[in-house]
Amino acid sequence: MSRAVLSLGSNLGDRLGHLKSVVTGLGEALVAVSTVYETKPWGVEDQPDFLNAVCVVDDPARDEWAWLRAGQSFEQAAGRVRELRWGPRTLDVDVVTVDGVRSDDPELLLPHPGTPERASVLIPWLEIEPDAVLPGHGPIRALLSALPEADRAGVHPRPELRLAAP
Ligand SMILES: Nc1ncnc2c1ncn2[C@@H]1O[C@H](COP(=O)(O)OP(=O)(O)OP(=O)(O)O)[C@@H](O)[C@H]1O
Ligand SMILES: Nc1nc2c(c(=O)[nH]1)N=C(CO)CN2
Repeated sequence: MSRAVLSLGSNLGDRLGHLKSVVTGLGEALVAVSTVYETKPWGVEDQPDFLNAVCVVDDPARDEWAWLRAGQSFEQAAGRVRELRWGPRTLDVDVVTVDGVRSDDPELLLPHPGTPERASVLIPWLEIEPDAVLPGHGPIRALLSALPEADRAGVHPRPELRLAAP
């Protein structure tokens, strides 16, 4: 079994449509998807707000590299052009965790190293897996509590933006 957590982000073009393309493309592998959140940009702050969501996926046939490739193919289909690090993009799919796998390969760092600092990942993930633990870092609930209030305040649920049928 290979159960992964994927984070999705978009701040260019049809933001909701780009996130939907992932949820649709995951098909049977999709176990859970969070609400869509509108989030203030971190990293490079002078760029449009993001839509972010987190998915839990499960597919016994896919290992961590297959999840990375799947994410990259969704990004390419959304016309993503690689430019500035942490800059605007039509679609970003990060592999947050895959089971308990740890990897220090720069092509696939697991768990994704940005996760503990990103309220835009932790808040949607906590919504669908309240007891989740980030391997090597502990419960995500505690990671979120440790973030500055200003970071959490930049993440707004947008339940009217639906990714999956209720
Ligand atoms: N866990 C991971 N998920 C997705 N990509 C990863 C992961 N670990 C390493 N990478 C590598 O990161 C590169 C893509 O980086 P990208 O341009 O998406 O970075 P970014 O989104 O600007 O920054 P960040 O990765 O901090 O969110 C790819 O070459 C990919 O192989
Ligand atoms: N709020 C938010 N900010 C970001 C995001 C993102 O998905 N959400 N992705 C980035 C690209 O790495 C840079 N900044």
